[in-house]
Amino acid sequence: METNSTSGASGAESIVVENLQKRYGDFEALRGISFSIKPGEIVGFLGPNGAGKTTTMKILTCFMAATEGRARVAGYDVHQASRQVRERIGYLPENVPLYDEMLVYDYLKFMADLRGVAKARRQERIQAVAELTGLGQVMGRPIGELSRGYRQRVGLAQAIIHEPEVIVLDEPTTGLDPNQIIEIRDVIKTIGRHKTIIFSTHILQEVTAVCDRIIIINRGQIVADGSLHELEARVAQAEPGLRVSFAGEPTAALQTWLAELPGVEGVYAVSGAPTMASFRLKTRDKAQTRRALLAAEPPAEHELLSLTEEEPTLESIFRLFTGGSTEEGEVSEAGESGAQGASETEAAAPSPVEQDEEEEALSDAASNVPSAGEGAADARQEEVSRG
Ligand SMILES: Nc1ncnc2c1ncn2[C@@H]1O[C@H](COP(=O)(O)OP(=O)(O)OP(=O)(O)O)[C@@H](O)[C@H]1O
Repeated sequence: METNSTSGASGAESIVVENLQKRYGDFEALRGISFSIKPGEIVGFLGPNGAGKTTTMKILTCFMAATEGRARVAGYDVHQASRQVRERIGYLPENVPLYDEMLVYDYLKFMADLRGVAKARRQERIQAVAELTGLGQVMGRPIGELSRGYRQRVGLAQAIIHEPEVIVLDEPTTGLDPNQIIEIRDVIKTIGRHKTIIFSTHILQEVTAVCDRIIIINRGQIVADGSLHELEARVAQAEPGLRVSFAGEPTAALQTWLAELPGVEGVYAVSGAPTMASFRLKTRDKAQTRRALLAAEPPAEHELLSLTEEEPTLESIFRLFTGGSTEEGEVSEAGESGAQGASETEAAAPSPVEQDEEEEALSDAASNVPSAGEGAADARQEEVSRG
């Protein structure tokens, strides 16, 4: 039975999820999630491995039933009106099943048929999606001969062949090289001009490159929902920080001196030039710590070179909303290797001096993948002179 006969195009929400729960045996993969997405929004569904992203997407696309709760797509209940939902939704699964021996053109024709595109419109639709996804050159090639980037374009093309209002993409850039990632992001942005898109990722940078909004899921629960700007503001409030650099090699004396400044709650060594000692300071009160830093005399030979106010990074956003428990490689700035490029050196530091590996991994990884969002990690330079 249909709960609402209107489609998302009329201005209603494109996706409405209410208290959705999913249990696999005794395991609760989704623990009552709720959110809604408006027509035309591009939403990044962000979370670490096992958070529940694929489970949510499978329920939205009628591949799996929820244990409790409701979901509506384009006004139709996924459980009660699955045919109507499937007609209005396009899905790119994490591992899209493609037939290697089929020509790209034949595959798209086959998928158009499967999705109920009227015979008279098939040719026009194949041409339109080929153009949109940049497949023109490879329409006569067997899918098995295509690069991973082109295979993903084929996956996107099949997801939109029937002109769905809502598009669900499960980790669409996983396994692609940096150039392919940028190309696929561009295709997603182009498609998103006229469609509602929800796509999952554990690549933090993806969300700034493509999304209007971010929903963060962790252990089956929604832990944050807002624009990047809103989430950054919340992090800035929760994790105020400064970055300082001094002349000379980092020493225990310098770190102890920093740790004892008013307001300071943590000192994190950050690698830099060999003749420079750089630290991130976690502070209860940025203004108080900054004043103290400028007024006090650092240990001998450690002239203060710069004092920088830290902007929240995507990593810090994720850390805040998922309880700080990112595992190595689990959530990365620029792909699977993102958490492995830490460049700071282990400092022999007195408590509470700590390392901030994620921070450095982020800037390393970010330099590999040019994209929007790099500015999020940039700090506002406030050069200070101690002359
Ligand atoms: N068929 C299943 N049977 C039992 N447990 C499952 C099944 N499918 C998923 N799970 C578990 O449910 C949780 C959520 O899985 P899901 O695939 O939705 O997470 P995800 O956020 O998409 O992760 P990833 O980023 O690794 O794809 C995980 O702990 C997973 O092991």
